[in-house]
Amino acid sequence: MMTRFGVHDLTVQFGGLRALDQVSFAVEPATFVGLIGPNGAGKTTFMDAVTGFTPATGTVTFEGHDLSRVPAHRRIRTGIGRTFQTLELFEDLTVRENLTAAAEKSTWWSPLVDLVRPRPSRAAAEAVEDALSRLRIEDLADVLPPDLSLGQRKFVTVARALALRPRLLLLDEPAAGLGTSEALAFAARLRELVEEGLTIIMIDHDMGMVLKVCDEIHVLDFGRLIASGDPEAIRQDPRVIQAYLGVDDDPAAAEAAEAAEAAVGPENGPVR
Ligand SMILES: Nc1ncnc2c1ncn2[C@@H]1O[C@H](COP(=O)(O)OP(=O)(O)OP(=O)(O)O)[C@@H](O)[C@H]1O
Repeated sequence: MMTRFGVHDLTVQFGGLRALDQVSFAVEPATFVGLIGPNGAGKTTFMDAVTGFTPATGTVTFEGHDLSRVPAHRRIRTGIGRTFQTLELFEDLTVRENLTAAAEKSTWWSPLVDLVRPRPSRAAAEAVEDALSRLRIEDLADVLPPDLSLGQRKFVTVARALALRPRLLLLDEPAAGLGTSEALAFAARLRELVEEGLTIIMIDHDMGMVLKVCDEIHVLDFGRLIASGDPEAIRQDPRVIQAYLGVDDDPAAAEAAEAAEAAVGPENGPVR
C-alpha cells in the first residue's frame, strides 16, 4: 500500500532553539494519528512545518509527491487540510456561508469570476453540503457563529476544513475546552471520518482521549520524537511517562500525567 504521508528528518530552527529535531515517521491512509507531548514540545511547529507555514529542512511527502519546496497555499490544494487552535469564523456569515468562503479555491482570476457570477460554484456548494452532512450539522447551516455553543463551533471548524475535501486533515487541539464526555463524543465523530477513508493527525492535550480514539501515537519532547506506537505501547513507554511526569512544575503536564495514569486501567481500551 502506498504510504499516504511521511516526514523525514523534519527540522525547524528558531534562532538558537531547535523546535523540531529530525522528526521522521510515516502514516498509512485512513489512520487516526495522535501527536502528543508536553507544552513547547514542538507539536504546533510540526503542523506548521508540514503545511509550509514555517520554514523547515527535511522532507514532507504526500501521496508520492515531495512537498518540501511547495508553498503553503499550494499544499492545501494537494489535499492537506488543517485547523488552528483559534476557532475564527466570519461572525456575520452563516455557517454555510463560512464553509462556502473556505471551499471556493481562490485563483488570480476569481475576482473577475465574482463580477460576472457572484455565486458559489457547483463543486464548492456540493463540497459544503457534503461537509455539513458528514459531521451531521446540517441543522446549523443557517446559524450565525455567535449563536453556536463551543461544542458546535468545534464541529463547524472541522466542517470548514472538510469543505476543501482534504485527504489528510491536521487538527490542532480540536477538542480543547470541551468537557470529557463532549470531547469523547466529538472524537468519536472524527473516528467515523477516518473509517470513511480520511487520514487525521490530531494534536491534543487530553491524553486519555488520544489513547482512546487514535490508532497510533507519536510523542514529541523538546522537538524530538521520543516514542511511536499504538495506544498500548505508548501507555507503557517509560520515556513517555518520564516526559510527562518529569516536568512537575507545569500544571498542564501534571494534568496530562494524571490522565495518562488514569488511562492505564484495562477498562480504558480503545473505543472503535
Ligand atoms: N515563531 C517562533 N519563534 C521562536 N520560537 C518559537 C516560535 N514558535 C514556537 N517557538 C518555540 O518553539 C518551541 C515549540 O513550540 P510549539 O508551539 O510548537 O510547541 P507545542 O508542543 O505546540 O506547545 P503547546 O502544547 O504549548 O501548544 C517552544 O519552545 C516555542 O516557544
